[in-house]
Amino acid sequence: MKFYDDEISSRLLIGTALYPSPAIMLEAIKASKAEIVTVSLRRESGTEQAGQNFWSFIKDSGAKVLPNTAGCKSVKEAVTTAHMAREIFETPWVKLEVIGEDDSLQPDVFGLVEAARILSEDGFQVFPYTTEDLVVAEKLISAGCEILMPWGAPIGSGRGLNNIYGLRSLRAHFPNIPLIVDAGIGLPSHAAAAMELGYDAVLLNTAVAKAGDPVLMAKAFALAIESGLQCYQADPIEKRDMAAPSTPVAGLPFWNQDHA
Ligand SMILES: CC(=O)[C@@H](O)[C@H](O)COP(=O)(O)O
Repeated sequence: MKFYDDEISSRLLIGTALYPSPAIMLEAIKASKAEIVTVSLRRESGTEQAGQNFWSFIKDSGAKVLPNTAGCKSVKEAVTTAHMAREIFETPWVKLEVIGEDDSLQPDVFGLVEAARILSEDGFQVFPYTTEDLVVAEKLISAGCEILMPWGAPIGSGRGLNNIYGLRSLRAHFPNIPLIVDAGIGLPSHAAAAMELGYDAVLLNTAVAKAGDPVLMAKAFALAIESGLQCYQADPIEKRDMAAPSTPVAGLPFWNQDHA
């Protein structure tokens, strides 16, 4: 699978915030088998982890860094943060978040499209955190995005896939665009469900970082994602309203007698 110019094999992208300690974070990243970690510049700048040390620590994890603009609420703030990220991490990748509302942390899709256009024209490879709205998706693609990251549910809510119908429609409309469910995942089964819908990958943070045992939870997610992917590749059966006997009755000894 390709994310812009890069060949990617792991279907799990993992966040680097909220862990009990940097050591547990590194162990959890390893256990998740994620190749890509996302780092929030704004969030980390306001914590004790800020500064060169934290950035080098992340670089040392060996994972590819997807800087993000988490917490940005305007186009200007998101664009400036993306530029800082490009300088620090020397990558054209940016996970673009433009938050429009405080209770749901819902993306401001108008600001998102505008920021995506500005950054794409400036050579960034944008991973937009969006809703499942098809029209917004079209506009993001026209703005230069080659990947979409619809939310599963509000960030940190752990609710899973709030709108399976919308996510399925998005998959059907954009069969050739890499789609990553981002945010709101609470359980490994939620991540498996996203992969079973044919999504290319899942990005999550809180469900692992805030678990009682983040390392064990990271392993559970790695297994669930693999299971969901294999399920999709195996072409699962369609749901039916009526029963369809799975045990054949013709040829059984009592069948003829009872039905003769
Ligand atoms: C880390 C990051 O990028 C978050 O903004 C992201 O959307 C993950 O959300 P959860 O913490 O709900 O998994």
